[in-house]
Amino acid sequence: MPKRKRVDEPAASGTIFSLIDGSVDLLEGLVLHNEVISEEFEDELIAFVQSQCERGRNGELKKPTYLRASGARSQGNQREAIMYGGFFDFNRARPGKRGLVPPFPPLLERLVDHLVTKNYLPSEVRPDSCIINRYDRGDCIPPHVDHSSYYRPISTLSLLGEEPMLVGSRFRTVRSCTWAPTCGQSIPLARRSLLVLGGNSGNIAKHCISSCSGPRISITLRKQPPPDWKPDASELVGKKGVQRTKQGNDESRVIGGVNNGSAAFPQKKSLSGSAKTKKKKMTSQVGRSVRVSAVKQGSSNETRIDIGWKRDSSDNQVNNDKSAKKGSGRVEERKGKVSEKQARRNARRLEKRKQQLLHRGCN
Ligand SMILES: O=C(O)CCC(=O)C(=O)O
Ligand SMILES: [Fe+2]
Repeated sequence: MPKRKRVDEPAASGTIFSLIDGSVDLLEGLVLHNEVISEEFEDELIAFVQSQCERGRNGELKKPTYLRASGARSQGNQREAIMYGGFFDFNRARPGKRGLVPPFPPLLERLVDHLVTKNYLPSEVRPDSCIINRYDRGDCIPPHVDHSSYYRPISTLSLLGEEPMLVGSRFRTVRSCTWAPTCGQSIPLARRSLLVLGGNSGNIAKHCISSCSGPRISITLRKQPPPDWKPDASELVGKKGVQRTKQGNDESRVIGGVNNGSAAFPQKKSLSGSAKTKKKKMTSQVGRSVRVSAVKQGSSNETRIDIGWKRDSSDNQVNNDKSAKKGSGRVEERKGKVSEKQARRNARRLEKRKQQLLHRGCN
């Protein structure tokens, strides 16, 4: 009898996206596959995650395996995370020592087998580490690029709830835990969908999930760097090997030039005496403090255009007050003149700012 030829699964197709920023397609390498697992398998995975989180909350899982965002800088974000296979050191925002977290449980091995056999993931980049994120309503994960030492593609399976993931190069902070892309795209992650981030989408673009509308679970799968991998010298700058942005918007730790917000479990850090005095000073000078924060936001890649407008109007107010004090009889007239001049200056600033933003925006 002739041997039957093995028929390989056809390569999974999925939906692709494109977003040109300058000469770069930020979404090159991104593929979204829907319905990659059955509803029954989803139920099994959800039950597993819920039970593990319960154990984590009860202190039954060893420390780095189960984590929950807490402290002032987590801004109400209570996301829980469980790690298997490889430890991701959130404090240093890079892969940590091997052997600190348990290996994949059989259920996760089964999931990976399924994703590889069905060609959703390439067998040569078979994931051996996993972070499960459990979000409740209001929880988020800020814009970040996953650490460059992990092989690409990385992938995320969504369960329980549907939320959009923002993928792009620039985001504006709308409020705590909520971002809007100024150069990016919102990708709806349906239940049982697998988002694959390879190429530019995994290496250059950042991704984030804004404040969730309800509970959601994600299983992020990655292949770890080789066992002898060591952080690059550039990642060891500073006392603890971590360089932080001064006012760090909660997770923007800058490491070796990579803004890796996977450092998503910021720890409470109380202000020093001088920092407290500085903060007091800044809050009493409303206009100035806003200006400072706008610059810092900009440097961490988040353009706060709305604050720019506020800054201008408060500057205006300060100048008006000054002129009113100086004046001795012609206060109103002078005030009017200054306002006009100031208004023209503000208009010019506004126009300049708009132009800058246009140039920074996606094509
Ligand atoms: O929840 C998600 O879908 C994203 C998780 C993620 O980006 C991460 O763990 O690095
Ligand atoms: Fe990520």
